[in-house]
Amino acid sequence: MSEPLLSLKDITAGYGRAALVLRGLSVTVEAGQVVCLVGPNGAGKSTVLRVASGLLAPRSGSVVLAGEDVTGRSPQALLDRGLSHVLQGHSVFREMTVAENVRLGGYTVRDKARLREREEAVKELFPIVAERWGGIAGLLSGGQQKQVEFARALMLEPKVVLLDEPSMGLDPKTTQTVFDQIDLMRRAGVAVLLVEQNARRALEMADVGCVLDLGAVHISGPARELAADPRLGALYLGGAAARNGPQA
Ligand SMILES: Nc1ncnc2c1ncn2[C@@H]1O[C@H](COP(=O)(O)OP(=O)(O)OP(=O)(O)O)[C@@H](O)[C@H]1O
Repeated sequence: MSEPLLSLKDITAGYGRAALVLRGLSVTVEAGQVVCLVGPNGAGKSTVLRVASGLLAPRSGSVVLAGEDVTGRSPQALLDRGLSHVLQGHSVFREMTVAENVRLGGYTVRDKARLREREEAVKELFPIVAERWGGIAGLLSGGQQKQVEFARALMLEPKVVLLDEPSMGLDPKTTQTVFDQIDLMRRAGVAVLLVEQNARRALEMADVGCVLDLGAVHISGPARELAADPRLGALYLGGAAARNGPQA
């Protein structure tokens, strides 16, 4: 087993005075691995990504990125160290061109030749980005915009990419395209931590699956095995009550 590129250990986290959302959550992601977090609405999946990218500081526990303890560091500091977060929903600037959107992801690159090199690399990875390079981003379909977001996220050649519900609002065919792109990131050696509502489909593509419930990883294992695990259905259908069996 290789060293994890991202490791969250015993995380507790929450918002303001409200009850804790994460209670002792641990998850690791290695290079070239897709780890998929699934679980009911409100289980805390997006919160895990927010803690991992520095948007939300944990109350306790640690975040380790490529061997460095980065707990409590800012999102910018984590981005500089190779972690990129693609948020839920659409975050392209609709009035700007595809090229302008993608270049925003490389705004810290000072070396012009390096910037061109990265642009070419992401264009190769996402043909639709190359095809619509000079066009207005807002005229692209939802799935195409998602690929612009991916391209932007890969401009700094991150080691770790966090993807929050990338298939949201996409039809099955476009979802497959987006999942294929995630597979390409994996083949390029990126560590991907993915949150998906589309659980069974995502687990078929991922390497490791983690089911979140009550603020911690409730079940984890090889993703394909998890996809077939009846406990997954039970959790989605009835949460904690279903796990405890039918009530007398
Ligand atoms: N900014 C916030 N302020 C206060 N509470 C929040 C905030 N964001 C999320 N929460 C709460 O934290 C809990 C977990 O939310 P989170 O978005 O992490 O869940 P999720 O598993 O990603 O859900 P979904 O599948 O619906 O996207 C929820 O109870 C939610 O109401």
